Amino acid sequence: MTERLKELGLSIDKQLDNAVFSATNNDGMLFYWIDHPLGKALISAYGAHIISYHPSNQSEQFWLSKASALDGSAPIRGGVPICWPWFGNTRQPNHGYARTQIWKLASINTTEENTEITLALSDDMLDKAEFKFSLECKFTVGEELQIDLSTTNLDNHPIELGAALHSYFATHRDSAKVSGMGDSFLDKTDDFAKKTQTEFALSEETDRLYTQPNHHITLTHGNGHQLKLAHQGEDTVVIWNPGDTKAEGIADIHAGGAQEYLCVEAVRTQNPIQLGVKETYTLSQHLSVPI
Ligand SMILES: O=P(O)(O)OC[C@H]1O[C@@H](O)[C@H](O)[C@@H](O)[C@@H]1O
Repeated sequence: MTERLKELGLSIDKQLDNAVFSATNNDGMLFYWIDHPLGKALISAYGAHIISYHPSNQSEQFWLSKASALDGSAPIRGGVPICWPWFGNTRQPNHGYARTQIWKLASINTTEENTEITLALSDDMLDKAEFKFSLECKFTVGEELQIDLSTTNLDNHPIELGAALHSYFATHRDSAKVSGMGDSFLDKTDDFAKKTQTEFALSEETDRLYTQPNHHITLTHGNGHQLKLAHQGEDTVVIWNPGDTKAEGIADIHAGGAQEYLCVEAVRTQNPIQLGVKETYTLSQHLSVPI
């Protein structure tokens, strides 16, 4: 692990509990390193953004661009960006503002099975929020990984929002296969034309909103190993990779980087979340890596 911290220019500041350490880089950005016997993870306070996870003795599950900003000047390219309170570019900034805020540590709890670490964002941490809210992201790190993003409406009127866990999974893109998304999708590369396809391999630009997703999805790598995903609270699964030509124009994807990942995103966007006063909504993604 310490290799990974070194690569990213991080040094450990403090031990926070049995398995959790805080670390900073030269730009003063804060990270949480989870060193549980069953699983390892690295989470940035900027965006509550997990950038690394692997079960012990298994390989890294997330892709992180070598050209990604890690200084708070732009969203991190890789890991799991949190898109909130909207998904996509229906408003600006693209994918909302939660991924460019510094979240605060809310709680940590380590047991023999896992470490739960929760980061929080609230309206009083922003310059100007449209409504009063509490937003928490709980990461449960062990042999498996669970990410739970929970929004509570603290305002005195109903609110409406969207959200996504925009995960970048490390894989050899051109030999990866994804199954279980349902067969109906809107093709963003073709003006959101409605199309049907059950399973596919990837080589060129792919930007698809699967509108009737199964809650269980399998990413099969070229070597036959699998990553199992389970979603809750989503109404769409987005499969995204810019393809090589478009990636050349994306400054924070390193050369050849687009071939090393595939985004499989748990998204709530078709039917915005309607939250009554004091109500809570949770969007979740769960990863397991069968041996
Ligand atoms: O560059 P960003 O803002 O992180 O967005 C990346 C991609 O995110 C995906 O979810 C969208 O479907 C793509 O259209 C978009 O390009």
